[in-house]
Amino acid sequence: MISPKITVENLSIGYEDYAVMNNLNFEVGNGEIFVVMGASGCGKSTLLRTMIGLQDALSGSISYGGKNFNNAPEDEKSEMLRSFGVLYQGGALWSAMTLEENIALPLRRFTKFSESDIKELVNLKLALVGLRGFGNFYPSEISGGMRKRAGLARAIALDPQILFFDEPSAGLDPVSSRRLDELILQMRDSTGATVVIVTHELASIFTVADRAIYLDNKTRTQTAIGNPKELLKSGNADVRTFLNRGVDPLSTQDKL
Ligand SMILES: Nc1ncnc2c1ncn2[C@@H]1O[C@H](COP(=O)(O)OP(=O)(O)OP(=O)(O)O)[C@@H](O)[C@H]1O
Repeated sequence: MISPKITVENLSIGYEDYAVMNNLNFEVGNGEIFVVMGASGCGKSTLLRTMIGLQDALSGSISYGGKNFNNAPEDEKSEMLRSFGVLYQGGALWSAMTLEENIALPLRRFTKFSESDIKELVNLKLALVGLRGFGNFYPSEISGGMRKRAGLARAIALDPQILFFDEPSAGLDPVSSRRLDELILQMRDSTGATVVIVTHELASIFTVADRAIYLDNKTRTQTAIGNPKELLKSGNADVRTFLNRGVDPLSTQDKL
């Protein structure tokens, strides 16, 4: 049994009167890597934004460590937000700041650490993502894969308990993408953080996910949840087809 760090109950997400997904129910255990997957436009990013408080749920609840998040008073919500690290799609680094300044930003804003402690922590985080010695570079001076890793260094600056990734492989070549996957696994193993990743990159899903949830855009709800390798064998036809690049591995026709 997983001990639930995140509990989502009867959640509907969307925009004003338009529900993108309904009746979402799942738990993410402590230290688990949980992937949100599904076709383009099914609502993966909307779910992520709702889980980190960037948009309101239409109904239902999201709890972290047993504490309700989406209906919590603002001060409690901010407290919970401090235990999250988020890596947005583009890395979202400030272009006019060096990597060092970017990573120091949350430390300066949320801690009272001295400048020398901040410098030491920044160097540690840069080393963790394989960017030792790049602190004085600007985002425009490094590759896309390096920018993602720098974004990750900033996301882990405050030692978050939960890490959220929005399409981490987007725009990366296969080698950089694989390297980032390895880094995500390494990060989870060394920090014990719980990780939620939104992606439709199959290679990443099979490499990193302990479990994955499939958001189905026809029925507008989740239709499968489990380990991706098991879902490929015994999930419903839609999730098997999704996980096998559009061909159901179990259909008789495709076996001929
Ligand atoms: N600001 C918005 N206002 C209204 N509808 C929106 C808004 N943003 C997204 N949508 C709609 O919500 C649905 C879900 O979008 P979302 O970006 O969450 O999907 P996704 O699964 O993350 O897609 P992708 O894999 O292409 O990034 C889509 O139909 C989209 O058109």
